[in-house]
Amino acid sequence: MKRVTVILNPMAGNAHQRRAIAKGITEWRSNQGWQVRLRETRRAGDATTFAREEAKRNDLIVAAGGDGTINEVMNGLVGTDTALGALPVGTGNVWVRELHQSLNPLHAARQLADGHVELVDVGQANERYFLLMAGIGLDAAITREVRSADKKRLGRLAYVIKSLPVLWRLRGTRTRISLDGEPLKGNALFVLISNSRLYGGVLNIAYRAAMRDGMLDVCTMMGDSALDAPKLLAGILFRGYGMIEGLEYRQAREIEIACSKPLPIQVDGDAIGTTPMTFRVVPQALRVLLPRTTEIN
Ligand SMILES: Nc1ncnc2c1ncn2[C@@H]1O[C@H](COP(=O)(O)OP(=O)(O)OP(=O)(O)O)[C@@H](O)[C@H]1O
Repeated sequence: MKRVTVILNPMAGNAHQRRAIAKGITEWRSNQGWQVRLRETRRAGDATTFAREEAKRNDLIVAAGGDGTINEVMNGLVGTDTALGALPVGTGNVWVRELHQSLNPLHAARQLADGHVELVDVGQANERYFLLMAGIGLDAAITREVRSADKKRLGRLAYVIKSLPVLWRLRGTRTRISLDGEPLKGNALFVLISNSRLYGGVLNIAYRAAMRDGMLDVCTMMGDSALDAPKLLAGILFRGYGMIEGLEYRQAREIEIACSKPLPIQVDGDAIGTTPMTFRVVPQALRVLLPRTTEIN
């Protein structure tokens, strides 16, 4: 690496984390000889614009923020030769956890200095790329309710609190899914389309997902209401896909989803719209900088 731009979301994280990032940048300059530029976002969407501009003259773009900022940065890097790195300054930090990278921004910066670059698949939801996953139904409805001020105040607990009224109102929605042309129908509560394994930083729902297999993993949870949730959750925990009624695990390159009423959709933790939508894998589309000891499957 020679030329690096760090794109920082100043709204994510705290002063302590920002100081750690500043120290990490100083170390990159003095120890690695990297030319490092720092750009701060002013609003949602800036990180994609900045990443697209900076990709032309940089070897590495580092997203300093949460998974939403990482998603915006990778949307500007897909298909370029410029690699994506991440420094955790968010709430969930699922990508950083998936990579077994440190949650301390300074330690994470040191891991990147010593890292290696790999090509990975990304997912695409209509025009928007995603690195981790897309959620349709339950989790997107919860995501829509959680504001960034809630996340700052309560951390991941904000999702738990906001999930209660959403679960109360949850009803299965008649849904038609096409998996590379193969149909799957039912009353969907939640559909997860995943590129990576770790969900929400805690649970391996898509436990067979691999970021270099040219496939997306699709976990469907069908039912009538939240009363079906304990059964489905037990099925996920004990890998009862295909054995528990309503719980299926598939893999596909292209997935089309249409519902009897529009269901909300999130990618990498940000709400992006509603069904119908088409999802596809874009194989080996993004270069990522990983800690030296991290091997991705
Ligand atoms: N300067 C900014 N002002 C307001 N919103 C911003 C700004 N920069 C980025 N954003 C938006 O904030 C969203 C959330 O930020 P980010 O993901 O960095 O933090 P987080 O939500 O705390 O972390 P996580 O996604 O890991 O839970 C991003 O998707 C982005 O669209």
